[in-house]
Formats: sequence, structure tokens, C-alpha cells
Amino acid sequence: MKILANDGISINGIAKMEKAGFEVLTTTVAQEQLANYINEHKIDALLVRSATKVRKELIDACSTLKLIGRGGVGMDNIDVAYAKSKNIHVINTPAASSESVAELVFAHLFGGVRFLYDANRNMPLEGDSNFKELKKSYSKGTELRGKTLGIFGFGNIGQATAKLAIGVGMNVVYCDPEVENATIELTFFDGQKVTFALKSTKKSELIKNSDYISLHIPDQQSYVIGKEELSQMKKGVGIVNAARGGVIDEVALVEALENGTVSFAGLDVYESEPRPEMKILMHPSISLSPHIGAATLEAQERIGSELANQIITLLK
Ligand SMILES: O=C(O)[C@H](O)COP(=O)(O)O
Repeated sequence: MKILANDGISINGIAKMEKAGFEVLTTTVAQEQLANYINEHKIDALLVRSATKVRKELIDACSTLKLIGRGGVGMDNIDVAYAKSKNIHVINTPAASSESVAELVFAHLFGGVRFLYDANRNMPLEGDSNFKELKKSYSKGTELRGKTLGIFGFGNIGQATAKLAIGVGMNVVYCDPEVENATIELTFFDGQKVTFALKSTKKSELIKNSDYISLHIPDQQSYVIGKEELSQMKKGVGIVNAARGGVIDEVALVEALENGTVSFAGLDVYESEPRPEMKILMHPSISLSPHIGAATLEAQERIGSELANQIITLLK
């Protein structure tokens, strides 16, 4: 059996599959060459992250494919239902990257409330000429402790984000029609466990009551946060999007940052990815990262290992 990991895979994932007798190819083949490559090398399983698209046309063109694996959560780059209708296994790793994404959300939040994204860009290169002025302009930061974090989408990542928020001393509210009740369990360094029972709230309540909002919902057909939602938020709210670009209206977001409704935004994903709009890239109140929520060594190790286990079970 031959596996092509087109967007890369961890060394331990490769090792597991090789030990089970699979041949693993890690060449990155350009999208337009992919069908030829898969046919020429008689690839049985195609593994991707978010960069490679696995659409109907590719599936139709590759008769050797038995499995499509997404190393990560979002399957919006794969025509899942179509592949399944062709009896191709489609797998992902829904829980392996939750903590990494949650930590990135907090990197944006901590950076946001202390203006780090802007301070980094503006620190004086020579001498201390404007150090004092800079200190003054960034001296109205706030603490996260005691504030309310509103989480849209309470799956694995939303819940991992809630754990960190509780640890920091924040109040947590969430909105997820599919998770009416949730129990968050925190395990401390000494093994002690504390559980918190939470209940889903209405979207309008979350929007009205949150000091900070973090989005953890899959790709959507229409905006979840648009002009109207932004206008109903608390003045000075901070928003983090490490989910998918299309869930928030970037034009409305920039407008809300400019009129002061939103004080800062942390974006890991973009409407026009991989080429975010210049207005977003240059905005002094937006903390930016290039879709790296799951890009930690630990998450990628877990993803590689989990994919390998599933592939061995399904194809061996
Ligand atoms: O859906 C996911 O798992 C994340 O968006 C990560 O995407 P990536 O694997 O392309 O980094």
C-alpha cells in the first residue's frame, strides 16, 4: 500500500505506517499535478492538511484511492460526501490539535489586551527617543481575569479554550445548538480535578454579554459575525478567529475596529486565504498569525500518530 502525505506528516506517523508495511511518500505535489502523480504511483491513500484540495474532479480522476486522510479538523477542503459515495474512507483527527488551537487563541487574547501586536512593530530601533511616549500609549491595558469570554462553537477546541479561560479566572459563556450542556474538567499539576457545568446560551446573549469572543465553528455559507452582530457587542470587545475565514465579515470587522466597537481582533484565518486583504494585514489593531492554530510539534505528533493508527486499522 502506498500513502502520499502531500502536506507533510510527523516522523512518528511515518514510522508507524512504515512499520506496518506501508510505503509513505512525502513529496509535495502541486495541486494541478496531483491526479497524474496519484495514478502514476498507484497511491492508495492521500493525506492532506488544509493546503491540498480534494475535490470531486480529483476523486474521479484517481481510481486507486481508497482513503483520504485529513491531518487536522476542518474537512472543508475535501468533498467528503462525494468521496464516501465512491466507497473511499475519509478520516480526520478531530481532537488532536484542540489544546494547541486554544493556546493560540490565548496568545492573541493576552497580546490583544496589552497591545503586543502593535508594540512589537513600534519599538524604537535606535536609542530611547520615543520609548516614554510608547510606554504611555500602551499603558491602558486590561486583565483577562474576571472578564467574560464568549465561545461560539463548543466542540473539542471550544471546550479546550474554555478550560484555559477558567484557569485564567475568566467567566465563560458559550453558544452551540448541538451542545446544550457541557462539563468542563480541569486537571491540575497535582492530579486534582475540578469540574464545571456549563449550559449553552443564546447567540444574542453571548454577543451582548461578552468582553471577548472566540470563534470555534466550522466553515459556514454565511457570516456568523457580521455588521449586525458587531453592532450589538459590548463596546471595546476583543474578537479572536482561529476557526475559518468565512465566519466573520472582515469588512464589517475593520469598520467596527475603526469606530471603536471592537478594540482588537486576533486572526489566524482569513476570508481570502492564503492572501489576506491588505487592510487586514496593515491594521494596527489586528494581531495576525498565518493559520498556525494546529501547527505545534505536539499537535502534529498526535495528528500523525492518530492518522497512522486509523489507516492501519482501515487498510491493513
Ligand atoms: O482544521 C484544522 O485542523 C486547522 O485549521 C489546521 O489546518 P492545517 O492543518 O492546515 O494547519
